[in-house]
Amino acid sequence: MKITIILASYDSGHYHGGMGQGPDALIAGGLVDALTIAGHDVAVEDIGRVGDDQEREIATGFAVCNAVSGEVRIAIDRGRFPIVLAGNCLTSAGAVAGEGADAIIWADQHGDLNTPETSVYGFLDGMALATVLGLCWRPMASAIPGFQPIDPSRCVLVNARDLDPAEQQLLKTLPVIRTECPGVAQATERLKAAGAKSVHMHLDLDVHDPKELQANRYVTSGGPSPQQLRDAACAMALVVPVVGITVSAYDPAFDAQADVPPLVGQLLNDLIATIEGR
Ligand SMILES: NC(=[NH2+])NCCC[C@H](N)C(=O)O
Repeated sequence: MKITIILASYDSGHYHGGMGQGPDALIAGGLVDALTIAGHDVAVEDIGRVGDDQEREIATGFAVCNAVSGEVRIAIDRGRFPIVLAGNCLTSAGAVAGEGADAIIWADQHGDLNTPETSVYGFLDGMALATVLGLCWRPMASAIPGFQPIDPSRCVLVNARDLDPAEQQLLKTLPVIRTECPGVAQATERLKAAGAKSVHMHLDLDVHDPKELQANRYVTSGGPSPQQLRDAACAMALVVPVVGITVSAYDPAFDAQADVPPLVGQLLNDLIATIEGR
């Protein structure tokens, strides 16, 4: 398959810091080789530095989304499959916009369903899925080229287990489909029944069981092993059409042995083989 890997090496006001180091570390860890050896034609694009500094963190977060949307659109127009490597989860709002996706699979230990009204720390990434679903930051999100909010009934939340009280409340009122990795078959059927035609797959690496893979500073017990996530992601991609992928939230400072890049390579190779084989 022709693939474009899009690097968005940004984390909450900093380029190439914290989880903003993840994309570089995945590339340095051999991700392009892993995909190339599997027979794929891989191009890499870097959105570089858009927006500027920490004081304008919210504006920069959305500027990153605008740039990612543009790169994703270009990749798709060239007949290439977009894979976004991102520090922040909000970046998926840009990917969704560029793809024109009408559904989302969100695998994450968090819900990312806070809004500026409910967020305890004002952490933008904790509002990422809420933004994608059109529940907050609407003027900013609407300015991302191609952005259309995704209907919550076409959202599958996988293995979210660290939920703030306001997120738990919100989830009681939304038709979001919740599942754990072993239950994805049923959840995917529901997504299909909800009319999902083009699905973005958001994989926050902290969804994993931290005993098996620690992606960043967030550690909440439970969650899938890398193989369980791989199997679940492929099982979903077999049933609904996946049009793009984000891999986010890898902070190599928590991965002393550099165990994560080869696992991401395996995950993406299996997923792409599934998407190609559909
Ligand atoms: N994408 C993430 N890292 N999300 C973490 C969110 C943590 C917490 N629920 C918050 O909203 O602040």
